[in-house]
Amino acid sequence: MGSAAGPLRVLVDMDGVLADFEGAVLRGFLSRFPGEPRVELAERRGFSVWEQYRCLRRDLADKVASIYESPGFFLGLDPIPGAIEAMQEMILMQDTEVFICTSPLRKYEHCILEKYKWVEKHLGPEFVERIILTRDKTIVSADLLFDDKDTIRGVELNPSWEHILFTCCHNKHIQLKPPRRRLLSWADDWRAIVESKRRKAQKLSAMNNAADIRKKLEV
Ligand SMILES: Nc1ccn([C@H]2C[C@H](O)[C@@H](COP(=O)(O)O)O2)c(=O)n1
Ligand SMILES: [Mg+2]
Repeated sequence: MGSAAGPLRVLVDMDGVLADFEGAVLRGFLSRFPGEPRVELAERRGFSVWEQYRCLRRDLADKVASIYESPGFFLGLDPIPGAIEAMQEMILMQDTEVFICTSPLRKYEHCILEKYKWVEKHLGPEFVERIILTRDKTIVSADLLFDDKDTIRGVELNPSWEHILFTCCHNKHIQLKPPRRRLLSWADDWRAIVESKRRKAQKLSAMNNAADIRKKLEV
């Protein structure tokens, strides 16, 4: 939307927002390494599951990575409750553009293809057209980004989107400084966030138009 009035553009992250990455990592770890210490979801802290397992015991980092780097891992993720319904509703909203914005693993062999297949399986081909794969979300232009990563950094220091932190086991303890906002789950009021952003963008656009007119009249 930006300064010119137009559709509201919403980016929705995949892992931790649409697809249950964390639940599948823990289940996979338990079944492949039953005797090893593990991090329960209630004990997860920080975005990187690799880092937390490494702190638990150095060699566990590679073991946990072997779970999410395995073929079939990303395709087998369960949808986060309410995510599919929310996306189907959001894409039908007037003056709203919805995209899935997700970062592939550095070891991308299975991850990329399986992310596409997951979207086709759970959301259908219409959403496959709307996948944005990037390691840097800051350069993608939009009004809103729903994402479970607490800090999103990249080459653009002032991304155009407002980051709405989607609550996940690894971020629920983080106290956000105002004006940052959270979405607790898809049962929370995501529609109110979308509509409040739309009103703000419309107001900004009207103010910019008025300033343009004033400038023209001054000349
Ligand atoms: N807690 C997490 C969640 C995701 N990842 C990995 C898995 C994906 O390749 C990538 C997804 O990032 P996103 O687009 O959801 O920001 O990061 C992880 O390591 N730990
Ligand atoms: Mg995520």
